[in-house]
Amino acid sequence: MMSERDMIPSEGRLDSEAVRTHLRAYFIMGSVNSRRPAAEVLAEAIAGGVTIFQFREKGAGALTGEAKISLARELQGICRAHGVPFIVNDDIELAIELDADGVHVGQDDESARVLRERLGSRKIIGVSAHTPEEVRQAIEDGADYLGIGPVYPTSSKDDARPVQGTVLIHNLRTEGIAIPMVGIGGITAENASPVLAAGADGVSVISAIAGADDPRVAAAAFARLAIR
Ligand SMILES: Cc1ncc(COP(=O)(O)OP(=O)(O)O)c(N)n1
Ligand SMILES: Cc1ncsc1CCOP(=O)(O)O
Ligand SMILES: [Mg+2]
Repeated sequence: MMSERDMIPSEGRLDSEAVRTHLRAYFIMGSVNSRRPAAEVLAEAIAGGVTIFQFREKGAGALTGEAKISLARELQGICRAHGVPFIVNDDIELAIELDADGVHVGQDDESARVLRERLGSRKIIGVSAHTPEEVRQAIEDGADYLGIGPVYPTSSKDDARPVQGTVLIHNLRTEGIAIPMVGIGGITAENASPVLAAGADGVSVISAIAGADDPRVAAAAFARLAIR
C-alpha cells in the first residue's frame, strides 16, 4: 500500500493521483457506530483492506473532551502502524493537535479555504458537496477530494441531505471535472458498483463495515470492488 510519504511531493500540493488511490475503500467511524470497541473494529477493517480512515465522533452518546482525544490518538496509532491516512471529521483543532493526515468538512463547517490556510499544503482536505456550485467552490478553495451524497438512504446521519443517487458524480465526470471523489450514504458492497461506474474513485462507508458482524470480511468486499 502507498504510504503517506508517497503522497507528499517535495514541495506544493499533495499528489492528487495518490489521494485518488487512497480513496478506494474509505472507512468512517466513531465510538457510536459499533457495538464493539472502535479500535478492534478499525484494526479488522484495515486487515480487510480499507485504504483511508476518517475519525467521525458524532451523534447521540459521542465522546467529548479528553475521552474523544484519547480515542482519536488510539485510532490514529492503528492507522499509522499500517500506513493508512487518518482523517479527522469537522474538528480542525483536534486534527492540528494530533498532526492528523487531513480533515473532512461539510457545507456547515469551516471552509476548505480556511482549512488550507491553517493546515498548509501537505494535509488532505476533503469537502462534502451536493451541487455543482458547491463542487466549484470546494475546488476553488483548495479541496483535495470531494464526498458526494447521500447516494442512497442512510441511517448514520440524522441531518443528511436528500438522497441524490449517482447523478451528480456522473454529471461532474461528464463535464470533465477530475478532482478525486467518493460517494457516500447507504453504500454497501452490493450497491457500490453504480457509484464507481458513475466515476467515483471509491466509496465511503460507516455502517456497512462498522455494523458488520465481521468488519474484516466486510472491508475486504469493498477492497475487492475498488481494484476492479
Ligand atoms: C467522505 C465524506 N463525505 C461526506 C461526509 C459528510 O460530511 P458533512 O456533510 O460535514 O457531515 P458530517 O459527517 O460532519 O455529519 C463525510 N463525513 N465524509
Ligand atoms: C456522514 C454521511 N454523510 C452523508 S451520508 C453519511 C452517512 C454515511 O453512513 P452509512 O455508510 O452508514 O450510510
Ligand atoms: Mg461535517
